[in-house]
Amino acid sequence: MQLLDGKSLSQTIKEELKTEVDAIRQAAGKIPHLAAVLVGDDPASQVYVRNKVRSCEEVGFRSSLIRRPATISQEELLEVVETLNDDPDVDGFIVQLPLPAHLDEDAINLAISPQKDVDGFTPVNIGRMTLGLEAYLPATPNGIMVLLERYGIETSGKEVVVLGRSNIVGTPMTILLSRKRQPGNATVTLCHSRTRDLAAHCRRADILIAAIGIPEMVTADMVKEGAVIIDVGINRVDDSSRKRGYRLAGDVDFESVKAKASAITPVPGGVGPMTIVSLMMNTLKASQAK
Ligand SMILES: NC(=O)C1=CN([C@@H]2O[C@H](COP(=O)(O)OP(=O)(O)OC[C@H]3O[C@@H](n4cnc5c(N)ncnc54)[C@H](OP(=O)(O)O)[C@@H]3O)[C@@H](O)[C@H]2O)C=CC1
Ligand SMILES: Nc1nc(=O)c2c([nH]1)NC[C@@H]1CN(c3ccc(C(=O)N[C@@H](CCC(=O)O)C(=O)O)cc3)C=[N+]21
Repeated sequence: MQLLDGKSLSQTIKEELKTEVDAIRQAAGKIPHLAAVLVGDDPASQVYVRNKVRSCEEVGFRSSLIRRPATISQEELLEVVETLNDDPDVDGFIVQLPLPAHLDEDAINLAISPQKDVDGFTPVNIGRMTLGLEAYLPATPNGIMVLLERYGIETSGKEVVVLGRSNIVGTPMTILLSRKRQPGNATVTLCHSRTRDLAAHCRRADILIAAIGIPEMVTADMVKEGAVIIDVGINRVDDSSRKRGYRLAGDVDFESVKAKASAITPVPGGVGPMTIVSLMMNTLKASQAK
């Protein structure tokens, strides 16, 4: 069994990015600048945003964290987005999700300029990706594509089963994997909460990608011998033996599944760090686009 070490791969890619940024700086070019908008104080969102900002510093990007209280109005948040759209110093920005319930996520997303949409969530970028045009690709699915490619995992002609159909993970994952290029060319099945006999679909998968949000739902009996397992889930599970009071669990029961898998991502240290690196690759691209 091969451990697909997203953490170590992300370090390698960050070093590559740093070399590029150093070269840009020496040529007196423009240093990439990522801004992140964080609304409220959801603890998990704070961790992710902090990781993003720290990673930016590691590679020599500029980063800005824009914090607003959970009570911010829709109009005020739209103003923050407009200001970032218009700020020539900012190459790209993200609005961390989920937003508090009184805010309209779709309306906020639609207000983000596609040229600065380094999350790849806006209709223009999703449409361009679907048509196979240059686009800012969504960070998590693209991070998984990079992970598969760098580990030399063939996707062409493979049966891939994706669990979960969210706009930010499952759905774009199926589009990237089925594109007529490498990596891609897979035969993809998308499963969700209305899928009948999920386990039967999973057992057919050469590559199984779980993005559901239910801790350790994928068990060994659902996995084909020799399958590649990509675990996107990041779930906090109560654990009184930890000083934080919880541990992180994926959507895959790692301990039982690893015995059957030919390769598997851990949680933490798998897809999460690749998501961040992918966001940074988009930000570098945005800074070079002008
Ligand atoms: N590592 C990373 O970088 C990232 C990790 N995540 C993590 O990935 C997980 C998924 O997040 P996200 O994509 O936002 O998902 P959402 O919570 O938006 O959606 C969950 C999906 O899973 C489906 N689902 C729920 N229950 C079942 C079930 N019992 N059987 C089959 N399908 C089911 C839902 O189906 P339906 O559509 O029918 O409701 C839905 O499509 C979470 O743990 C999240 O924390 C998310 C983003 C990035
Ligand atoms: N606009 C927006 N863009 C996103 O890309 C986005 C978002 N909103 N909302 C939430 C999800 C989730 N997400 C993660 C990023 C990094 C880790 C990550 O770094 N995980 C570490 C561990 C983190 C920890 O210790 O909690 C790891 O897996 O090793 C996890 C999850 C990005 N998302």
